[in-house]
Amino acid sequence: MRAHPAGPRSGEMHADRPADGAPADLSTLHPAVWPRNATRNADGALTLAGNDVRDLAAEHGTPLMALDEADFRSRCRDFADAFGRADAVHYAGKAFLCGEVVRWLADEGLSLDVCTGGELALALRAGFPAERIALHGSNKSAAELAAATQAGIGGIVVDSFDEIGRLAALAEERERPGAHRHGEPIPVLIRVTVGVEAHTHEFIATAHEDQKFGFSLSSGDAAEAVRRIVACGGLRLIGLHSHIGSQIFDPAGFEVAAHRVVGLLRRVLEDHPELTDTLTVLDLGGGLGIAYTPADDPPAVDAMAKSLQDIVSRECQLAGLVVPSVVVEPGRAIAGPGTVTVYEVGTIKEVVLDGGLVRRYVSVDGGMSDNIRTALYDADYTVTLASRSSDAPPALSRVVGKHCESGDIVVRDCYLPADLAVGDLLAVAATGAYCYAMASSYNRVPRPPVVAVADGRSRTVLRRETDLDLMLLETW
Ligand SMILES: Cc1ncc(COP(=O)(O)O)c(C=O)c1O
Ligand SMILES: N[C@@H](CCCC[NH3+])C(=O)O
Repeated sequence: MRAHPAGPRSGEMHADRPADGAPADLSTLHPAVWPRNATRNADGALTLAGNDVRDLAAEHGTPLMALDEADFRSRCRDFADAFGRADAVHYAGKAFLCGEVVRWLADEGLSLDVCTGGELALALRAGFPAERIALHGSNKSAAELAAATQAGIGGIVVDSFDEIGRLAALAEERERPGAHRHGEPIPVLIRVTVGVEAHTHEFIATAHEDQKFGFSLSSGDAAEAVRRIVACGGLRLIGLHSHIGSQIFDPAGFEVAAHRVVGLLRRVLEDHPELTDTLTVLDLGGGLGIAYTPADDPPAVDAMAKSLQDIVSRECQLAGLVVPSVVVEPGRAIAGPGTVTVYEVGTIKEVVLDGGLVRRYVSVDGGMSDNIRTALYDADYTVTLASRSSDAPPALSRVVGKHCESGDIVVRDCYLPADLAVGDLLAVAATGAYCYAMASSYNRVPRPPVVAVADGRSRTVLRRETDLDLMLLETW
């Protein structure tokens, strides 16, 4: 994910000799990278929604993930305003989900995209309205489909012919007299692979042909999926869906995707004019990128929304179609920027490399178990000394975790003050999306707590995992 490398790639220089590219002031909090309510106080300590990180660390321990509630909610509103309707915005729960966040989303009037039975179960348990939930997934089990259809969710985004078969069987069961939701058709969308090469990391691009998601447009599979769904009386085709990938900055990929999906919509409505009143949703997926470092410059939500809506209107006008309702599924752009991970420095080691060069390894009390993204995608993050100010010169450093793995890197190359010491707190920005959600207990390191911060108060919304939690599955 190093589309925008920040500074030199490796620390191959003396740790105490600042290199070109070191920021002039290490304490600056770039507003695009840090939560909307992050500042420094008179001591130079980082405060998050009015909470000094030293107090957060004292109360909740480290590592901890501080989630700025107002930041999260304000990004929900940005999307709702930009798209003109909150329920057209389906928050992608895979980015980060817990009961509290589900309630915030419900409050804000957003819809919710879940991609497994587990995410669905949490959303329903937390009281999210079923009709505002859509279920994704490339291999939904019969049990997941049954749970979703019984709950009466708003839509199932179909991903394979096997799944159409499973849904047809569920629809047939509904035909039986006395069946739950007797006679109600199951609302479905079709996930279309539009053949766009999104400019992002290979593992998170999802619309090129050679991958597992969706029905290929070019091979005719998407059109065949339409035929099979229409032929099954118990399924109602309500929309077409495309998701081209994640952490995308360039709207051009969405433009091509929208063009191709509208083309399919036109062909489907020509062949099946009876769908005109029901096939009304065009879901363009998620993928809007965020700033992990000051070098990242993602488009603003309102600009992206306008360009998506203009594209769809133009394409529909050209195709002579009524403009469908445009739905989007942002995950990272809502959850990502508002969370900061706070670690305590445990060891600092200077390693002499070939040629006498030195690399400074700063080891923290978490690592790849709470943030796998650096190891998995070569992701870049911004880190700062959070517990105090420092006038020391910048030293090129590498922040690493405590796991038994040399790839356990949190921030590969960064500048930290040369007087950084054991016991200092470091804060890593923009860890709200796909960090906790992809966390593990590797090496039996318990997952950190997630602490909601707002108006000078903090509240645990997910408690820290304990050694005992990690033993609960034992049968001894
Ligand atoms: C179908 C679908 N929708 C939405 C998202 C959310 O993407 P992002 O978090 O990049 O907005 C994803 C993840 O890439 C996805 O697979
Ligand atoms: N997990 C990825 C995003 C993939 C989203 C799911 N399709 C990330 O951390 O960037």
